[in-house]
Amino acid sequence: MIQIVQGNNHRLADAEIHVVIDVIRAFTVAHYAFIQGAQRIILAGSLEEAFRFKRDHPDHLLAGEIKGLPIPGFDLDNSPARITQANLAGKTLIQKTTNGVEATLNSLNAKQVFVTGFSNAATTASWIKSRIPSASPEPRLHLVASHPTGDDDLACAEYIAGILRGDGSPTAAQTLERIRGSEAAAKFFDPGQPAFLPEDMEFCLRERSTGFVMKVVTRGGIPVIEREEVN
Ligand SMILES: O=C(O)[C@H](CS(=O)(=O)O)OP(=O)(O)O
Ligand SMILES: [Mg+2]
Repeated sequence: MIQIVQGNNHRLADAEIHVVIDVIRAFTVAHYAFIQGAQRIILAGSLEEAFRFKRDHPDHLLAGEIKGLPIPGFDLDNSPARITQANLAGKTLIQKTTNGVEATLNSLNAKQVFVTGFSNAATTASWIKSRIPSASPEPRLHLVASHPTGDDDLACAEYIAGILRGDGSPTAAQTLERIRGSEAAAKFFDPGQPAFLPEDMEFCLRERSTGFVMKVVTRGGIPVIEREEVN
């Protein structure tokens, strides 16, 4: 059974698989951080926790946003375009964002937890589908669209559901149109809001086949995103 849930502050029934979706922009950023060589991404539930991790590990990089804007004292913001300019080889990031990170921290009660934006959605969906044995009873699977009201993550959740079901509906093109038209996307197309880079949308709207999924595991009580190779 596939169920789509919208929001970042939920309580989900236990499940086999949770996929938490944040297209604009947290898990597009995470995807590009791994492409840039990051080793892992710690998920922080509060600013205090993020700064405490950094104090204990000064070589880690703080990344995230509040209301979409950079956080004073952080090393990186929530821009995928800027992440592609950073050399993150072997680095650990500490991520704190409004929707994606928050939704993931409220979705840890599944046997397997994945995160994705649109850029890695097809890879993630195909990987999950390939690992569900056809003979086994259908697993309970929650797709969490982390933006509480906007259509970007919901469109991507429906796209993933279509791949999992095998009917391919909605298509990638239909999904991209909805993401472009979503509430979260509008500020990136508004010249009156120069803090939001239009290039970010190019990264959020582009599918990249990079041969890995992003899996959330708990290490020493700390939720961490790690890359898992699929090829
Ligand atoms: O910075 C972002 O893209 C968002 C905040 S907003 O919805 O764009 O204001 O945070 P995220 O957790 O990446 O959805
Ligand atoms: Mg978002």
